Amino acid sequence: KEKAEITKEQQAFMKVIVDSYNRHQIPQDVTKKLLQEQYSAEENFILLTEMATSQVQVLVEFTKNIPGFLSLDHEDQIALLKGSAVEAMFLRSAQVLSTKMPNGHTEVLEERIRNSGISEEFMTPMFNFYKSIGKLHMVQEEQALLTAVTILTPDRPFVKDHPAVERLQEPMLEVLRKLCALHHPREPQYFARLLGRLTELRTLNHYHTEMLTSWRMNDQKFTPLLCEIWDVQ
Ligand SMILES: O=C(Nc1ccccc1F)[C@H](C1CCCCC1)n1c(-c2ccc(Cl)cc2)nc2cc(F)c(F)cc21
Repeated sequence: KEKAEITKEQQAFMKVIVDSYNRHQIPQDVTKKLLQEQYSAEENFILLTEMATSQVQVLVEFTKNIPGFLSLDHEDQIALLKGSAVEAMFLRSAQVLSTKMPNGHTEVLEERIRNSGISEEFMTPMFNFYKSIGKLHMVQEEQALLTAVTILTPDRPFVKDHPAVERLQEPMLEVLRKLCALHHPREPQYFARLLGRLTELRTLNHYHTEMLTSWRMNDQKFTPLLCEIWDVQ
């Protein structure tokens, strides 16, 4: 019994992460803009670089509030952020698309994204991921913790002190496991399915540089921060 209960300190721990997650989220203005009209490939690319740049900035703020993160080796902190920023963006995009919207809005949004300038070949893997996230009907706490678990992935490139990152990720996974049992009592495999999405997320990582360089326009411009994070230019 006690195994399933979320303890007082786990509640406090979770509250820090969920509050920080909610505070550091891009307002849904990207959906408002996309629902307004179909932009050109150039305009969409600029919107993407703006969204992605500000999302990295909020991701850094969110990560700084993860208990213990700032006591990690500084180079490992950078390696974790660099290694997870693209995944965090796709995870955030998936969560945005799976947000309950008025009738027909999600379909319009999907259409706008399909015609945004992304090469056809990336649509399927990207929307498959978005659909699989949508089907999970994650509650906010699960979204926040899943993002934190993604950031604290020990086996990112250039991370030196794996065990230190594992020590931070483990309590997150434990709270996430209990949350899943609490919010999805009739789906004992829910937690496992949730973690399985992180594997799918990594495959999107492979595509992301090509997705950007093959955007239906020539000479794409990136912000310095995105050049850092996106391995482009
Ligand atoms: O803004 C974006 N994502 C995003 C980034 C940071 C925080 C929040 C975000 F939603 C882009 C837009 C940009 C403008 C053109 C259309 C796609 N975006 C993607 C996306 C992201 C990256 C690549 Cl390489 C290809 C598509 N998938 C989306 C799904 C959605 F439901 C959504 F609302 C926007 C989405």
